[in-house]
Amino acid sequence: MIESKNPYTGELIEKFKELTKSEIDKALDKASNRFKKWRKTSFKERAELMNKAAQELKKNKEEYARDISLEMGKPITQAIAEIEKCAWVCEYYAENAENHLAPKKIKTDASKSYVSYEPIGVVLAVMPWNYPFWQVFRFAAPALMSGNIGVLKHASNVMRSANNIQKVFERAGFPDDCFQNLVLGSSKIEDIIKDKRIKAVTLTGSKPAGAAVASTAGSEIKKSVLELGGSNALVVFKDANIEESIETCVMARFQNTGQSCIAGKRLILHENIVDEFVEGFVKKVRELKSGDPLDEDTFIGTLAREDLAEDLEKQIQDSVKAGAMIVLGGKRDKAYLEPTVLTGVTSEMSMFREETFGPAIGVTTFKTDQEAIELVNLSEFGLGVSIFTENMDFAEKIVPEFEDGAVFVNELVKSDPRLPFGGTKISGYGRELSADGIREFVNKKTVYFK
Ligand SMILES: O=CCCCC(=O)O
Repeated sequence: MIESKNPYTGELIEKFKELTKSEIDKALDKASNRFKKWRKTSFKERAELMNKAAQELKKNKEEYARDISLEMGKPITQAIAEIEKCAWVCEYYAENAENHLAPKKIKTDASKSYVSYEPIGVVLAVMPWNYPFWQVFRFAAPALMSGNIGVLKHASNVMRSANNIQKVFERAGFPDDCFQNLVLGSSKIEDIIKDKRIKAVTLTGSKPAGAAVASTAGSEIKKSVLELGGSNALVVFKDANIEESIETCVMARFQNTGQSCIAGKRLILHENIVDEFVEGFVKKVRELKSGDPLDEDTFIGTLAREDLAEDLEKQIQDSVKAGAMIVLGGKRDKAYLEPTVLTGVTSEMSMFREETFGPAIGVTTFKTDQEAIELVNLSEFGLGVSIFTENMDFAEKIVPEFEDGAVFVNELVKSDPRLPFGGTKISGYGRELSADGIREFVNKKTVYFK
């Protein structure tokens, strides 16, 4: 049985029976049969249904958000915002998929030559618990709009949300089996990827999970897209607007109780502004209200599981042993960890080197612009970086110096359906969202007429 437990109360929410081998077989059969019909539907038909999915999300956002909060401790207002963002991505692809996948004419010596973008079949999505709806919709909206079929293996601790996602598509009127949640533990993933009915796989999650999925997919010559962890830097140069950058950096680190791949995890400050910045930053973090995820004024919930809070506590303690100082927080109570700020963090410490998945941040200082760039690029992750400066010419000049998949100037790194999203280095490969995202799982067919 797969269990969903409330990390705030410790209570069991629901138990789910894992699919048997023959039930999985039936689900994959249904998915691949559905593909034969779904690929022939028009963009208009798909868009109508996708817009209905958006309406369903908006209409019942409180219902879906409540289950997210119960299952993984996300504060309810942030869970509602997550559902609204899912509606946005559905509307975005309903409106833009046809254009993104329109055949592209290319002038050659042929009488006519072009690239057509065609669906490939059933795509498996292996998804994490931190944004239980958003991570899935980010995949599902473009997948279904391109004519593909989706099957989901969600994280075990958010199985009710996983079932709810299937319900959204059913309530919107999508044909049966266009999108199915497979109630499964991780041990079954390998066989499913190898199954002939699965044509490709996308994973959002950790490096070990990504490596396992990608190597299985690779061994079967199936495409994969990986969106893995991050250790985004927040770099504040000495000419930055301090007040505004503090606001943004607090949100970058502490929203979703810090459990985001794109959260700002390393605060890298110019030595001239460090005292003023840290004082203002700590003051703002102290004001963040911790509490019951279902209370509307809660901003910091619990972590999704107690072991995750333990892991983060250990990273903090290891860094303290290595010479860092806790200037705020640091204490843990079961799955709750106080919002924590450490200073004196150096590039050898866990708080800098490793991904930290929760409400804690370390401050590192720099003297020169070159040193700041080097500190950012020292990370083996490469999802994104935020830089804070009032000098836009300088910002433009240093953008190419960063190795990450995204550079945001005076803004936190965030996903937007209109912009590609993805990383470099051990943060993964491939892109989600935008035209790039919908073109990941299509056959880019070259057509040539002599
Ligand atoms: O762990 C990744 C979270 C991504 C959140 C987003 O897309 O905004």
